[in-house]
Amino acid sequence: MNAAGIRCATTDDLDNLITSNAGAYVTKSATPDPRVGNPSPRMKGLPNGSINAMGLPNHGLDYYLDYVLADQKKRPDRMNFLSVAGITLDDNLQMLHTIQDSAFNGFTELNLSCPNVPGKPQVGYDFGRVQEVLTAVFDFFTKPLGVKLPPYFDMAHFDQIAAILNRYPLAFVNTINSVGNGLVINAETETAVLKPKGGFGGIGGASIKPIALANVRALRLRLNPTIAIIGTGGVVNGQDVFEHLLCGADMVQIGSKFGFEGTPLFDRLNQELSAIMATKGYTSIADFKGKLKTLD
Ligand SMILES: O=C(O)c1[nH]c(=O)[nH]c(=O)c1I
Repeated sequence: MNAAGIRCATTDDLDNLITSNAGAYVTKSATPDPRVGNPSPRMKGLPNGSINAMGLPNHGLDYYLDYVLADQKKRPDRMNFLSVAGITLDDNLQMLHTIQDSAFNGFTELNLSCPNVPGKPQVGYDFGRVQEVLTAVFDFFTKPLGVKLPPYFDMAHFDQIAAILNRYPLAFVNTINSVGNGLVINAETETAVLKPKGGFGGIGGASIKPIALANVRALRLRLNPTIAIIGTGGVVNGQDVFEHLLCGADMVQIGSKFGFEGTPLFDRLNQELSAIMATKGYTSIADFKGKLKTLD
């Protein structure tokens, strides 16, 4: 499926996704009201990925909630995901109350890892805050909900975030979001390529795959088996999908590469993954999911 933010901000984008061979889709992270986001240039393609400082531009929760409600009527058998990224805890709670009180029966993805709202630190890097948010959310929210996490880079942090997440009835954890606040420079003009935030932005694409795989694996080894894992980050071909599944992902999302290739990507990845499975003699994902071997 797509990763939140990529070709999923408008009804046309979403229509494209539901008529594609993607297994599911997620909507652009929403705030209660529409947001313009940061000034352009705010996203750039790179030789092996992308950098973005979009700043959470979106049409507001109602726009996306209306879409998924209409979709679930048309296609009751299909999965869909609604992403929310409130700037404040109150915004998140307000949106989740709206979702809770609505007829929506899909998955809600609570984005705790937007790196590009100036002045707003990523919740996912403040463990106390994560606990505060999830305690408040699960005080009333009973529909299937997961969290979108930033990448962690320290074994103690894997332990700490997993210990927190295991206390809540999460349907899934989506790991990872872009690697926050990278910097891409144009050496010829001696200028940062993005306008917002002095050029700092989230990095996506092939270069972040080792970080994404590590986070999928580390959380799979630590999270309750009742919590599914969506693996996101660095997927450009079927082998990358295979690697995410091997590390324990139950579902895989594609961001940067989907941005460049569009929906034919899903057909290509399915074909490439099927070919790898056939070569290895696997007839189902269960044959290898989470079965990464180590040398010890
Ligand atoms: O700048 C964005 O809109 C953005 N960009 C990202 O790379 N991840 C996010 O979660 C978000 I909300």
